[in-house]
Amino acid sequence: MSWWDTDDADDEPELDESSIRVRPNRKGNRPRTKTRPEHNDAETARVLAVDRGRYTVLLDEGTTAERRITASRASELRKQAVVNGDRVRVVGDLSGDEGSLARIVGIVERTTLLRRSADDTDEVERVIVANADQMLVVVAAADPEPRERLVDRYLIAALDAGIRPILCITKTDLADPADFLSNFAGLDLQVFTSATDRMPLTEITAALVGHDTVFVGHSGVGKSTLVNALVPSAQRATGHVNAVTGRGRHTSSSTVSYRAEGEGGTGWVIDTPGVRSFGLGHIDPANILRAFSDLAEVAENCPRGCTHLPDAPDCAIVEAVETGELGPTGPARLDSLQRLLATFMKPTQY
Ligand SMILES: Nc1nc2c(ncn2[C@@H]2O[C@H](COP(=O)(O)OP(=O)(O)OP(=O)(O)O)[C@@H](O)[C@H]2O)c(=O)[nH]1
Ligand SMILES: [Zn+2]
Repeated sequence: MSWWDTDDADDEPELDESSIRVRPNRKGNRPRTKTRPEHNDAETARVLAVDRGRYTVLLDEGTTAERRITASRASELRKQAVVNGDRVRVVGDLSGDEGSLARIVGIVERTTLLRRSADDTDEVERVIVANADQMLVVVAAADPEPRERLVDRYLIAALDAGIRPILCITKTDLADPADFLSNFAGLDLQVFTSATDRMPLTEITAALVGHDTVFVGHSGVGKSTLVNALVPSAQRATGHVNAVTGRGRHTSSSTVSYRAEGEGGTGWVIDTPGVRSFGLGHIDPANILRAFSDLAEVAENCPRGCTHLPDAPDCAIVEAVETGELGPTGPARLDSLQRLLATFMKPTQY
């Protein structure tokens, strides 16, 4: 359990992914495909949903032969987790006919892997979603109150995984998000604002087209409402609040992929109920700096082991901001970087 997340602990067992545990991969995010030669005839499919050992996968995506089939996982994959967004190699009955069952024999090399550890010091991590290239962080302007450190943690997890973060502030009919948003002014972050009767669906859909976007957010922020508006067929359950505790409850407990249709094409929405906490045990702070390419360049002149935090001696970034070398947005950029680094390095202070 995470140190800051005690009130959410009761929801943890509902996570479909909770049974999936993999060892940290020292070589980075890219496990290799392990398709055996005898599976030359295997076809590649996209994993849309995972439910107790049964995988819904999409074959021949985007063609007239496109179909959803059910598959199990071959024992040769051993403990390797197959997660939503994975591209897998499937063999066997690929007809998709009623009662048919195909077999997953390999996982195609992943481009990104969104992981979390159970808490900040835990070496064991959970794989959440594979191959997402964007993360839409959904946060409410009020009810529940937005917490910038929570958003920081989402951003860190995204940047570490090489996933582009996007922010959507919901419930702007209840509060003005300007103050909250000022925390992120120095980030190169696309921001949408949404209210019940003013949801920017065309704009968000345009950002989704051509991408695999994982949606994350704390319970009750209106994420399901947003997913349903973007993908009417999704029918995510909404608005369930536990009468006893008064807290939001997860009504749908597993990660599911939906196709959003826009003018210029389609995009995948990967909705993740329950992914509200990212323990950051596996994060490499160098990846956070790398996401600020302008600052990363300057940091090459930092002393070895520089933390780039306000108390770091002779930090080249701090100096460059002071001399104005990084331009008018320099201070905000540095502030954002330092916030993320501090959230990562000194989590117990928040
Ligand atoms: N005022 C206001 N309420 C909203 C807005 N969007 C959603 N809500 C309400 O907020 C509540 C929670 O919305 P959900 O979509 O269920 O939230 P969620 O983030 O999916 O929460 P879980 O299903 O618990 O994960 C519901 O009662 C919605 O009607 C909004 O823009 N403004
Ligand atoms: Zn530095």
